[in-house]
Amino acid sequence: MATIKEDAYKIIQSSIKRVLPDSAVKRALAGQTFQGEVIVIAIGKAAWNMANAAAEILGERIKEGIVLTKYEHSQGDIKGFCILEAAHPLPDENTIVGTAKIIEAVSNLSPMDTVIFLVSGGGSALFEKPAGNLKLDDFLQITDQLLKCGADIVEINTIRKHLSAVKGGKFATLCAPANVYTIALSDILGDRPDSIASGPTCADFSTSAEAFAIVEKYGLKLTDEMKKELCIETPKEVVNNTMLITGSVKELCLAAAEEAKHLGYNPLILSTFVDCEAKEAGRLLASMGKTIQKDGFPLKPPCVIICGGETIVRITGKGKGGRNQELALSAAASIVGMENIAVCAVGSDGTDGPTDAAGGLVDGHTKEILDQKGISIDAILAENDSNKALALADALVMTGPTGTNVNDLYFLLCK
Ligand SMILES: Nc1ncnc2c1ncn2[C@@H]1O[C@H](COP(=O)(O)OP(=O)(O)OP(=O)(O)O)[C@@H](O)[C@H]1O
Ligand SMILES: O=C(O)[C@H](O)CO
Repeated sequence: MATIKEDAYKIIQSSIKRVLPDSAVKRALAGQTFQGEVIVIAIGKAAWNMANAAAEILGERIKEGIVLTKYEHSQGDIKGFCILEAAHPLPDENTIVGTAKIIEAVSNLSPMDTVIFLVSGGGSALFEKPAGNLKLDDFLQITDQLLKCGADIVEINTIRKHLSAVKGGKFATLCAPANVYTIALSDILGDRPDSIASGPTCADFSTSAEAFAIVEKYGLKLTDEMKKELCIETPKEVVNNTMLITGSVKELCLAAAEEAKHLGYNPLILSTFVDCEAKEAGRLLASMGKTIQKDGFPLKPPCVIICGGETIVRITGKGKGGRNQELALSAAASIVGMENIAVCAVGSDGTDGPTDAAGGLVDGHTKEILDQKGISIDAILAENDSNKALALADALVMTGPTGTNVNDLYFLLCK
């Protein structure tokens, strides 16, 4: 009989496979007729897979294609495409060079032409032209503050959109007079289009006033030039874009539920909007495990409680980790000594924070293993060093880059 951790791995693998963007992109493009020239631009962590699917459907119809993705996230040549990679989550010089190449490809098009824009999460870091007189260094400085302060992604992207010359609908303006057909894979809770990769082709609903409120809320330090750019409103209307959202964390949770059922677990999807602190989410899942084992609420074992979302982490320490690894580690502390229970948290993109792990998978023995090695979970969490602890307890989930990005999956398995 498979162990509970083996079952957890099957759920991870099967659900991520089911949210690869390939077939959705093919469905979106099949049977479409485009007049004029067709330019395909793909940005984000799922860019390579989305572009490859578009190339299979459109073939020679594509005049020029560009993929701009994270380092090690492309999988080889695609006929007719230039494949570019850059840094994530902080941009680098290749971000700026790649974005300039994309802007050049969509310049001087006619009203008959179409830019097919394939966008996925991670795009905010990967696709950037600083607005006005801002420089890459300004972006490094503000992005670093935003990623550490505990702001959620909608707040982070509100700032980014105001400081960028390609975000918040401004890329659609650069494509004009051509038409833009945006196919988006959503890693935003609730699928708000103007937040997915900071909505380069969408009318932007965030305002300068909101941006300044976020600056104040988190005590962000801005230069005078940044303040000047934040005062300028983003486009509130974009007339040359049509948008289709092809996948989100909901599909990831549904796929996890289906695989769990297939393995004999009764599934319950609790929420696809988890946005609290990672540590809190871990403790909540662990507490549900105790109720299930003690009282059989809300389900009797064998069962799985599934959530999707994007938790937040306030970085106070100097360690290495990610939000999913923090969630799993905090759950490990609460389920110590329990049998037939596991808690898992993984990023569907395969990389959690600046680490090469997708997340963590812990059981009732994880904390005991760490205790024996003299490692305190509380101290590790205070230092944001979850990667080291989970590695020592053999509790890291390693998938490698997956080719998709629809946010994070959390589940509690009780046998
Ligand atoms: N040591 C750490 N421990 C816990 N979390 C961390 C640590 N260092 C960075 N993070 C978190 O990792 C996040 C960035 O990592 P990751 O690339 O997984 O984010 P992402 O949301 O998938 O990115 P995107 O939305 O652009 O696709 C930041 O939100 C940051 O708070
Ligand atoms: O790139 C980004 O902004 C995030 O992944 C949300 O889409």
